[in-house]
Order: sequence, then structure tokens, then C-alpha cells
Amino acid sequence: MLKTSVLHFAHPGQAQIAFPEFKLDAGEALLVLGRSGSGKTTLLNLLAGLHIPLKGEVNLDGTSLSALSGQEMDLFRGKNIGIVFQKPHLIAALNVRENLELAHFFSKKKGQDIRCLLSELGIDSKAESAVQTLSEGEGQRVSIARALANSPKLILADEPTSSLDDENTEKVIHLLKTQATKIGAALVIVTHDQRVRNHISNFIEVKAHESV
Ligand SMILES: Nc1ncnc2c1ncn2[C@@H]1O[C@H](COP(=O)(O)OP(=O)(O)OP(=O)(O)O)[C@@H](O)[C@H]1O
Repeated sequence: MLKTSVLHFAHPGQAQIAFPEFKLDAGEALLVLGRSGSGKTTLLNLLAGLHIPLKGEVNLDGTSLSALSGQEMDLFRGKNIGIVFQKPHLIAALNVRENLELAHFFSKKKGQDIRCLLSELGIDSKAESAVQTLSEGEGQRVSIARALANSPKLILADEPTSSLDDENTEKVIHLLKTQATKIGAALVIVTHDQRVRNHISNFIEVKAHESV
């Protein structure tokens, strides 16, 4: 489903970072570990097609991201990649259901049934709630629902549990894993969180010193 060769990238004025190659099947999960500043978020941005590698290639379900134009990449991302951020970036003017409907609208594809998805994530009672009224754990589950709304082939999560208590961390990891299996997506999670490491054994480590 997801395959990368060794990827190289450099931020302006910074040394090049080299990322190890890896391969993930549908439903498989991978942790990206590494010190602060080693390049974990940079790798997620490369996998999301938000950065273009200097060398190397990201291939998602047979499509090489570097072969797509900027506009094609935006469309491809909307259809095939779901991103969960550290803090839920929800639109405050819209309620929970409307935030998820917007994800469908942008992907231009018929996605998962929103009511069913909210129910699976245990937040169906919050469908009409204003997003500001959600607890942190609920907000993170809504942001996962939004990332999954289009049944993406790749789910990317950047420190999704860093602000959650143990109970919500368990729930969020369980949800990400079961949903990835259900929709046949590859799942990549950047984390420092030992609690997440206890649930997913497959990992790669990003090292700033691999700079070339
Ligand atoms: N837009 C940018 N311009 C210049 N340098 C950047 C930019 N974004 C990131 N960097 C640098 O690139 C390196 C990798 O950053 P990145 O955010 O990928 O690290 P990280 O491993 O995700 O860190 P953290 O765990 O602290 O979130 C860091 O040295 C950072 O300062």
C-alpha cells in the first residue's frame, strides 16, 4: 500500500535529512520515533506530499507522489490521505457533523457514513455539538473521524495522544488501529509516547545524524 525508498530532504538553510526506506501493507501500522528536531514531522509531510523529497520516492497504492502536479497532489491527498494533528484543527463556526461533511465535500468522493463513524468512535451524541464544547479526548476523536471520513488509503497521525490521559490514549490508539484494519489503510504515527509504543511494535527511527 505504502512504499518509500530512502528519502532526502532539507529545510532552507538546514542540513539534509535522510529517512530510512520502509513498506506498509493495508491495515499495517508503523511508529516513527526519534528525538525532538530529528525530522519526524518532516517525514509525515513528505508522506502527505506536502514536501517534495530532494531524492527518493513515496509510492501510495501504485501512485508515485512525485509524478503528480501541485493541483493533482491536492486532489490525491483529499481522496487518499487522512491526517490527524496533535491538536484537533476543527472549524469553530461549524458543529461536529458539519466539520465531517466538509471533509466529504473537499475529497469529492463518497466517504463513510458520518453517523456510523461517530457511533463507532463513541461520540454520536456530539454530532450537533459546537466543537468548542468538546473535551480534549472528544475533540481528538472528532479529528480522527474527519481524517477517516473519506476512507483514506493512508492515515498519518502526528503525536495524536500527547495531550490525552491514559484512558483516552488507549481509545485513540485502538480506534486508529481498528479503523485502519477496517478500511484497509496503512497507518503511520509519529510519537514520543511510551503508551503508544506498548500497542504498536513496528517502528522506524529518524536520526538527525543521518544527514548527508
Ligand atoms: N519550515 C522550516 N524551515 C526551516 N527549518 C525547519 C522547518 N521546519 C522544520 N525545520 C527544522 O527541521 C528539523 C526537523 O524538524 P521536524 O519538525 O521534522 O522535527 P520533529 O522530529 O518532528 O520534532 P518534534 O519532535 O520536536 O516535533 C528541525 O531541526 C527543525 O528546526
